[in-house]
Parts: sequence; structure tokens; C-alpha cells
Amino acid sequence: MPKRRGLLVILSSPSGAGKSTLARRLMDWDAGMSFSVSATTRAARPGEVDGREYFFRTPEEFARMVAAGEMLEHAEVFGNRYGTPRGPVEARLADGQDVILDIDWQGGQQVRRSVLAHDVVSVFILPPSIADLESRLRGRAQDSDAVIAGRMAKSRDEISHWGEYDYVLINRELDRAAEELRTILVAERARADRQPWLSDFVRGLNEEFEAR
Ligand SMILES: Nc1ncnc2c1ncn2[C@@H]1O[C@H](COP(=O)(O)OP(=O)(O)OP(=O)(O)O)[C@@H](O)[C@H]1O
Ligand SMILES: Nc1nc2c(ncn2[C@@H]2O[C@H](COP(=O)(O)O)[C@@H](O)[C@H]2O)c(=O)[nH]1
Repeated sequence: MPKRRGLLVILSSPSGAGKSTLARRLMDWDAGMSFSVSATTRAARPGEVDGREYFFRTPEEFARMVAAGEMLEHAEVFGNRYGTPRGPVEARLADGQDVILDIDWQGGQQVRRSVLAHDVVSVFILPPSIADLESRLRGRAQDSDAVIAGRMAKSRDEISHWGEYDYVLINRELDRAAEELRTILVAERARADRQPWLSDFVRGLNEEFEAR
């Protein structure tokens, strides 16, 4: 019976709106989903581990990965380079696993134009207000004031891309936003064109009709 291919779930938002938090909620809900670990040239934050949050790479190593065609997408974000390693994503999709990409709008555009476009569900996450966005970035306590100011300055531009996404949700109350995200996944998985085994199943129903 043909197996469903995995879904590529793109989450984008201005920095601090809650993508990683919502991605973790999705994986708590369905342990079969996985997170694509990006490569980046940015320095690791305290507590971040190479290969877990990111593959931390030098600019030269990152450029080599791009030149070798190893990136599904890549972009410069806040002065650093970020990219999605292609191999693990393609392998997991082919195996029927859903994969979450926490990437910016530039990466979102590239993935939607790629050969994997049919597998994509894209979700843009808005903060309830700009004041909340700033207080979340500050509350995370992982970036300097200068870095936070830079990210706030770019947030308007990121938000301007919301209309390019399949779904948009406002991450006001976390439990509610996580529930909305799960609902999107449930609906997308149930789409007829994502269940290639359905024609076999309906053939079985017809055989049952004929045997009555
Ligand atoms: N609904 C919410 N209400 C209050 N705080 C939240 C909510 N969602 C996320 N947060 C908090 O906001 C902060 C930023 O969240 P998170 O790191 O998930 O954002 P992000 O979009 O992944 O950021 P970045 O783009 O910089 O990686 C975290 O401290 C997180 O706990
Ligand atoms: N286009 C891509 N954007 C990415 C990727 N990995 C992360 N990001 C985006 O970068 C910013 C900053 O992340 P941070 O970890 O430094 O806070 C955030 O908006 C991410 O969505 C990627 O592989 N490609």
C-alpha cells in the first residue's frame, strides 16, 4: 500500500514570536515529528549544543555546504547565514515523517519553490503586539540589547510576508496557539491528495459492496 509522504511544516515569524516554542509543543504532541536542525554561522548561545539547536559552522564551512548543493534553502538573517541541510529532510519525508522547519521568510520562499513544494504546509506566526514581541525577546534573556534592537528593527519586514503563507496564527496564549497549530496539521494530513493509499481502501469498500 503506498505510504503517505511526510509533511514539511514551515514555521516563520519575527524573531521571538514563538516558533521554537510551538515547534516543541508539536513534537510533544506527536513524537513522530522531527525538527530540522539548521546550520548557521552565528555563535552558539550559552546552553546551545552543536548538532542539537544548530550545526554551528564557520563561514567557510557554510559556503562549502552551499557550493556542494547540500542546502535545501539558505539565507542571511540578522547578519549571519542560516540554512537547512537537505539530506536529512528528504530522507525523513520519504520515510513518511513530518519535519518542522523554523526558518525565515526568505527560506520559506525557496522551499515553496523547490521540488518539495507539494509536501509543504507553511504557517506564519504573529505576536499579539509589538510590545509583547519585545518583552518575549527580552524575557528569553539570550541576546544582548543591541541584538534585540536589531531583531526588533527587522520584525516589521518579516511580518510583511505573512500573506505568502498557507496559514497565519496569532501566538497570544500558548496553549491556544499550540492547539490551533495541531488542528492545521490534522486537517493537512487528512487531505485526500496526501493519502495515496485511499484508492486501495475505497477499492476494498467497493469489493465489500459487491460481496453483499
Ligand atoms: N504565547 C506565549 N506567551 C508568552 N511567552 C511566549 C509565548 N510563546 C513563546 N513565548 C516565549 O517567548 C520567547 C521567544 O520564544 P521562541 O524562542 O520560541 O521564539 P522564536 O520565534 O523561535 O525566536 P527566534 O526567531 O529568535 O528563534 C521564549 O522565552 C518563549 O518562552
Ligand atoms: N532561512 C533560514 N532561516 C533560519 C534557519 N534557521 C533559523 N532561521 C531563522 O533565523 C532567525 C534567527 O534564529 P536564532 O536561532 O538566531 O534566534 C529565526 O527567525 C529563524 O527562523 C534556516 O535554516 N534557514
